[in-house]
Amino acid sequence: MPSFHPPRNSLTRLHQVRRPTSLQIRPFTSSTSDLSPSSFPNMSSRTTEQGKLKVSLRGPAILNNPRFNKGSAFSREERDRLGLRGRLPFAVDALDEQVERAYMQYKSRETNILRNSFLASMKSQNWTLYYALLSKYLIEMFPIVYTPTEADAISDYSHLFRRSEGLYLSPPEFDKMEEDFLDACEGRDLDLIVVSDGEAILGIGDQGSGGIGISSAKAVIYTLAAGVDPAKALAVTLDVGTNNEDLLKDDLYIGRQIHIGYREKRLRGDKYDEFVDKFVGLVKKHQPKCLLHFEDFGVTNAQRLLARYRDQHSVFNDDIQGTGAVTLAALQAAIAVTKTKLIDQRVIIYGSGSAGLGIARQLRDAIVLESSDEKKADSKKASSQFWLMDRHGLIKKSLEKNKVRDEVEDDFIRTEEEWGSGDEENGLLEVVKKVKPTVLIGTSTHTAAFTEEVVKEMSKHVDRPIIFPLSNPTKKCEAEQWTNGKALMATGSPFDPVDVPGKKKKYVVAECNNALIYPGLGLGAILSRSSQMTDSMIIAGSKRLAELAPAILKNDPDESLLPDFGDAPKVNFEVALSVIKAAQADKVAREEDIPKDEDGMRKWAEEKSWKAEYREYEYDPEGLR
Ligand SMILES: NC(=O)c1ccc[n+]([C@@H]2O[C@H](COP(=O)([O-])OP(=O)(O)OC[C@H]3O[C@@H](n4cnc5c(N)ncnc54)[C@H](O)[C@@H]3O)[C@@H](O)[C@H]2O)c1
Ligand SMILES: O=C(O)C[C@H](O)C(=O)O
Ligand SMILES: [Mn+2]
Repeated sequence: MPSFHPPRNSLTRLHQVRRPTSLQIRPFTSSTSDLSPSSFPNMSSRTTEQGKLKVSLRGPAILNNPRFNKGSAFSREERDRLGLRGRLPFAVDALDEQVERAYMQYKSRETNILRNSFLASMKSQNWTLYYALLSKYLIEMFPIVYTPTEADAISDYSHLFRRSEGLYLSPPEFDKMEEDFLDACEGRDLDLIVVSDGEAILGIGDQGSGGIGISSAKAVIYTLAAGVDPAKALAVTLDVGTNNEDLLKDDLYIGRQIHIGYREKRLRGDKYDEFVDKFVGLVKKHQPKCLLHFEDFGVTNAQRLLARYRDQHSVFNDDIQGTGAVTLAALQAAIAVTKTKLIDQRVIIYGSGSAGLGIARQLRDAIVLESSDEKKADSKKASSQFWLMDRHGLIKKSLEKNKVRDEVEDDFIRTEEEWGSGDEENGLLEVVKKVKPTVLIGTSTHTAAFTEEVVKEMSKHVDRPIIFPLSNPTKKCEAEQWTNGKALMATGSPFDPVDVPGKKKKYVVAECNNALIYPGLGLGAILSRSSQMTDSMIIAGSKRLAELAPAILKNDPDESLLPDFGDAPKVNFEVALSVIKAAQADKVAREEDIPKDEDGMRKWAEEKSWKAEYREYEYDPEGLR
C-alpha cells in the first residue's frame, strides 16, 4: 500500500507563494504593433519618417490618456511640442526609473487588495508603465492583478470603485447599444473583446456589475502573457442584473448610486437571449475579425451561448475550453509520469459546471482521438471512464430530473445497473471507494472537499494518485490542507511547493489555471485571424503546453506537471504558434501573410506583439487620439 500520508501532525499547509522561473525556450522578444496595418489602414500618416508617433493630444489631454501618457518620462522636446513643460517636474525619467519608483510605492501598500487597487489606478494612468512594471515583477504581481486577489477586488467592486473601465451594457439602454459599442471601439479594429455577465465569477458566484473586473483582468493577462495590444482590447460587462442578495441590499451597490449597474434581479429567458444576441451581432458586424472571449457566465448560459455562436464567429469560452485544455495538458504530463495511457484512467470530476463539464469533454475527446486501433474507444465508451459529481452527489440516471442539469450529456450519466435505482445520493468518499479512480478533479467551489479520508482511500488503489483541486480563488480550493508524498498535483490558484518525506527537494504543485493557455489560444486565433476557434486549435495548444511541462521536458517524475507561471509569456507564445498551424490546417485562418516556414512564422508573430516601451511623439492635429 502506498505511504501517501505522513502522520497528521506533519500535514503541510498549502501557502500562496511564487516560485522562480525555469523554462528555457526561445525568448519572447517583440516590437510594438501600435500601428499595424490592420489597425490603421492609413498607417503612413500616423508615423513620421523618423518613426515618431503622431498624436493629436496635448497638455492635460495627453497626461490623462493612459495609452499615451508617459508622466515624468516625456522628453524635453516632447514637453515643448505637447504643451507639457510646466505641467511636469523638471527631471526626465527613463522607463526603468519610473518602474522602480512605482515598485517602491507598490511595496508600501501592506495588503494584497491595496496593491491590487494601486495597480488598477496605475493602469488608468499609464499603460506602458503598468505593463513594464508587471512584466518585471511578473511572478510577484500575477496573483495580485489576477487570481486570487482579483476575486476580492471583484466582490468588493462597488466599494472600491473609482474609475470606470471598458464597456458597461445594460438592458435599459438596449436601444442605444450600438452607439455605446461604437463609442467604446473608438474607431479601432479590435483584436480582442472579453465579455462577462458576472453570474459565475471564479468560485465566488454572482457579482453583478462587478463582473467587469474579470473581463479586465483576463484582458490584462492577454497583454502580459501574449503581447496583445491593450489599445485593441476591450473589456465588457453585460450588466443584466444580479441575484446576489448581499449586493442588492447594499446601498453602495454601484448600479443604484451612479446608474452604471442595473439594480434588478438577473434577466432570464428570451429577454436575456435577445440582449446577448444584440451584443454578439454588433461584434460580428463591426469587429468581424476580433476574438470574442466569454468569461464566467453561469453554466447554462455558458454552454448554450458557446454552442450557438461558435460556428458564426471566432468565439471562445475560457471556463469550458481554456480549462479543458490546460487540464488535459497537466493530465498528459501526469500520465507520462505514471507511464499509463489516457484510455486507462478512471476519472472523478467533482463539480460539474462549466469547468467540470468542459474538462470532461476535453479529456473524453482526447481519449477518442488518441486511442489506438487495437484499443479503440468511441465517444460513448470513452465517456464511461468518467464519474461526474455535483452538489447532489454522483450524477446518475436514478436521480430526480431536477437534480441533473440539462447540460450533462447522457453518456456521462451513470447507469442504474451500476448504482441502483433509488434516488439516494452518493457522496465523494463512497464514489471513490467504488470507482477506485486514478484521477480526481475538483471544480466544485466546495472548500476542502478532498479530505484526508478521501485521499487515503484513493491512494489505496493507485500508486500515484492524480489529484487536481482546481477551484479558485485560494479559499475555495478543494484541498485546504495537503500532504506531501505520492500525489501528482495541480491546483487552480498558486500554492507553495510541499515537502516530500525522505526527499530534500520540495514538490512543485503545478498551477493548473487557464491563464497558462487561454492567452496563447487567443493569440493564435488573433494572429491567424481565424473565423472560428476549432477543437483542433484547442487540442494543438494543449499538446504544445504539455510538451513544455517540466515533468515531460526533464523526464523527471518529481518535476511539476505544468510550466511555471513566470514562463507564461514564453509558454503562451509557443501555444499560439501551434494554434496558428492548426487554424491553417482547419482552413479557418483568414490571414494571408503568415510565413510558411517555422522560423519565419515565429519572427512574424514576435514582430506583431505589443511591447511596453515608449515611442517618441510628434504633435499632429490629424494624429492618434
Ligand atoms: N483552474 C482553472 O483554470 C479554473 C477554470 C475555471 C473554473 N475554475 C474554478 O472551478 C470552480 C467552478 O467554476 P465553474 O465556472 O465551473 O462554476 P459553475 O457554477 O459552472 O460550476 C460549479 C459546479 O459545482 C457544483 N457544486 C457546488 N457545490 C458543490 C458541492 N458541495 N459538491 C459538489 N459539487 C458542487 C455546482 O452544482 C456546479 O455545477 C470555480 O471555483 C472556478 O474558480 C478553475
Ligand atoms: O480566473 C481564473 O483564475 C481561472 C478561471 O477562469 C476561473 O473562473 O476560476
Ligand atoms: Mn473563469
